[in-house]
Amino acid sequence: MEASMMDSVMTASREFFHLPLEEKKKCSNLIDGKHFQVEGYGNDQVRTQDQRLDWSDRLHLRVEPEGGRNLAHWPTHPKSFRDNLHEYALKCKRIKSDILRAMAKILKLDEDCLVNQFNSNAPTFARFNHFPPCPRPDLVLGIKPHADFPALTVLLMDKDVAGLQYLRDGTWYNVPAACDHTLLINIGLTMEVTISEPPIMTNGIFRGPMHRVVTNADKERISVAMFYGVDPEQEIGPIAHLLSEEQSAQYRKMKAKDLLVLHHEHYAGGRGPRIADALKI
Ligand SMILES: O=C(O)CCC(=O)C(=O)O
Ligand SMILES: [Fe+2]
Repeated sequence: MEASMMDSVMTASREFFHLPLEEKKKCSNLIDGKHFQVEGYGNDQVRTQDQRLDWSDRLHLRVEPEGGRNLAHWPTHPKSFRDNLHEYALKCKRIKSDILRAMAKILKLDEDCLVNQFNSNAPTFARFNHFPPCPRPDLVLGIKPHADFPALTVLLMDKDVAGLQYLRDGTWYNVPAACDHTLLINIGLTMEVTISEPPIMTNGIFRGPMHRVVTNADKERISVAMFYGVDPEQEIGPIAHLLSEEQSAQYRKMKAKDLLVLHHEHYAGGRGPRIADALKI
């Protein structure tokens, strides 16, 4: 993808988050100021009194299927925002398909086997994250530890400010700022459950990794995640031709939408174990 495209998306995002609150609230994720909905501008859904909230503002938009876009939530300021997001989504979709084909190759599956898991109802969400400077970075996280739920994430990160960290063997590792216009690809839990089979799991390939975002006392940070999910009505579980007598299913089957409910319960509650672990047979 051209660096200029990534810069435009970042600039439009920054301009949006710098708008007065009243303007941003026109895209609010709260109906009548109180009922939370998935799309729109705002913060975490507050589910419990003792829930730990993230130090971030976000704008969450359904981008695909195109017919399912809810333009009421799409900013009209800056003026370039909508066109930019449309163009960016087209480019990311191509990248997503290329990655899925490469993954299928590694798994020795048909080239289009993973691409075909995404039917015309498969949702793509764009999440714009804004992490303002935080006076107590020692106390608050920008996003608490989680593994992305959808199958695949294409992440555009701030060029100047780092903050993303990945957990490996009990240690959090920093991801440097994306000064060279790289996109980061994340495997999500849906993909892990969809494609897992014992050799993959034991080798630790294609797991949805745990990550978090730390806050920064001096600088704001912005990131834009494109989340690729499968049709909520689709039953997900290990792909049949990855299984054999020696390689039995490691996860129980479940509709994507039911898995999402479980995931939200885990994530909002700040519970440690990854939801994929809870699904193990
Ligand atoms: O801000 C980042 O770099 C990561 C954001 C993230 O993990 C997410 O939106 O799920
Ligand atoms: Fe994430």
